[in-house]
Amino acid sequence: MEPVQPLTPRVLCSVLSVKSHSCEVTLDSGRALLSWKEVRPRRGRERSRAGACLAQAFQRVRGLTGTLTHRLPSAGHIVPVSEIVSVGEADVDEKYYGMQWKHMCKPHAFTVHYVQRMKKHRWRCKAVTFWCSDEQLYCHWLQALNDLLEQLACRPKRLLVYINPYGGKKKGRQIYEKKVAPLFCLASITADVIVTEYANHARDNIYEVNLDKYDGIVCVGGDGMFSEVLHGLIGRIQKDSDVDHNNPKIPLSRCYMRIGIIPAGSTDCVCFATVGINDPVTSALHIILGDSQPLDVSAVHNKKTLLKYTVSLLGYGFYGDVLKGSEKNRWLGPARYDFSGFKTFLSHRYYEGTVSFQPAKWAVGSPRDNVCCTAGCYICRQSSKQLEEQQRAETYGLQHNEQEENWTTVKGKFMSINIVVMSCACPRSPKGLSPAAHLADGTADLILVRKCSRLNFLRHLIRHTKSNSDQFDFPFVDVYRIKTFQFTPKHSEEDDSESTDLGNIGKKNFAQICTDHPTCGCSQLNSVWNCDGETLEQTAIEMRVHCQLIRLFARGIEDSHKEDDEMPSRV
Ligand SMILES: Nc1ncnc2c1ncn2[C@@H]1O[C@H](COP(=O)(O)OP(=O)(O)OP(=O)(O)O)[C@@H](O)[C@H]1O
Ligand SMILES: CCCCCCCCCCCCC/C=C/[C@@H](O)[C@H](CO)NC(C)=O
Ligand SMILES: [Ca+2]
Repeated sequence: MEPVQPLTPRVLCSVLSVKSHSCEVTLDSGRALLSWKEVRPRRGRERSRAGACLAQAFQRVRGLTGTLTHRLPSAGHIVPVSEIVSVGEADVDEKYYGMQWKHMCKPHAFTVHYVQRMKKHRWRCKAVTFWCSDEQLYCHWLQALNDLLEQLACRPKRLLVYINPYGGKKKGRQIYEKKVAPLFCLASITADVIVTEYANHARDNIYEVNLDKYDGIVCVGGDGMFSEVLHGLIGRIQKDSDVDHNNPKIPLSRCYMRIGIIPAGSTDCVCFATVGINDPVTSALHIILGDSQPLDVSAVHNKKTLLKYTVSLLGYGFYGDVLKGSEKNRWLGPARYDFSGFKTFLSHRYYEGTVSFQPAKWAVGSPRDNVCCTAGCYICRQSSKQLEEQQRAETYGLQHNEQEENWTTVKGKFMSINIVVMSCACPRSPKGLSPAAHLADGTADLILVRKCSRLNFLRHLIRHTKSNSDQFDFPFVDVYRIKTFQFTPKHSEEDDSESTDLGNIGKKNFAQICTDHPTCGCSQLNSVWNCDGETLEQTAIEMRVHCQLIRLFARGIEDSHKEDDEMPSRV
């Protein structure tokens, strides 16, 4: 083996072996890049015979996550240090190294585990083992790599993990133990794990635990489980900082502790829309690398009482009814939404009410500009900056306080009213309910689908479950980028309870036959709100977006240029 060549004090370069190949391996500390490239690649028979023999022996040497699978193209590899999961001493099995290394004493080897991008935003943990005969050189490499990893302050070391054993296909516990825990262990992350015993266990627990002990909270489950953790964390932070969250106008305290989502639910919309895929290993790797994605949160109030926070869908009409119907069929697992979706579609109900909202005037983008939110999103950065400036100007009296101004009101009959803080992309709707909505711009998109024929509604629905057509391009659909929203149903809750008191109508909100629409059998005056997969008791609500209130272990959707089966990081 050649000795270390100190090109500059910040670049380490040696010829090390990878499988049977001699490689020039470079660690550029300044640019934080590790690269390796085969030197003098052999050709033809010579390569294949010798290579096959050595490769076989090397493949028996096990890394921490299994047999070594890394291919060695002559083009070489480059891995940012920030995407290295861990570096450790490789297990050198004397029985197998003898053949390749017979001309020298016991070899030394270290394995680098790193992130490799696959297609459709999926990440995998790959391993490559570097061999050398010189112990000092080996120690030097190990030390240099680990020193660089130590400097990555954003990486979590201690996590609090909540597992919902009943979410989705009820595989949360298995997913965590088999796919996630081994990766956390590889990355030297310690985790305190709580398997929830009842709904809201995680939420309540977050109010009690000493959060200072942790660098983040992880939830294993679906959107409902995430919502629990979200409520626990936001609630706890407001309590600790003495903020009255029941006041709909008060600015909330931001939560800097990140939340990680290991998808194990039915829709997994929050995970999908912030990572690009609902894959537990990919999410675990984003947590390990210490990614951080700010996220807008909307607070939903009724008469000065906080009802819920929402980060994905606040939906009335179609999605409210889908949720309500699906709850009766929880036993169907994720298929409950399709079943209920189909039934809800057949019932073809619409609901009357008044929608009021304030447009987000500072926002840089618009819901129909086709500019999707991506990792490091420019629109999110610009919009949040402009919002901050506007708020500062209002605070110092330089600008008129807009809180009570510029309301737009729409009164009518709606098939569906959807307010989304993010795109709401999920496997069932790959681009989401509003494909150009942004994760952290301080706005929500309001989608109003007015009363229309069954066929037209079907066309709209089909478009939003397909990835390449504009679901807003209908005369009965309007979409707005907003900051606040209010809804008053035509038949208010008070009216309903009066009717109920009269004793002649029956259940609240299911009062009389719809006079406008007698043939549809529509017997429901009000729908319910679907708030991130939970139904709300009240129909009269107000909502306000809080810009970047929380942070996730995610980075937004990366631009994917290649759709290969595997996308190795080649030089
Ligand atoms: N141990 C438990 N027993 C019963 N319910 C629980 C338990 N732990 C959590 N929950 C509740 O289960 C509900 C649903 O869970 P989760 O979101 O994980 O799955 P899902 O509803 O199938 O998926 P999605 O929300 O993505 O559609 C959540 O609202 C959560 O509060
Ligand atoms: C004609 C049949 C139409 C079937 C429609 C099926 C459902 C499509 C799912 C798209 C929903 C995206 C928004 C996500 C909302 C989540 O917050 C919530 C909780 O997980 N999920 C649902 C389905 O309400
Ligand atoms: Ca937003």
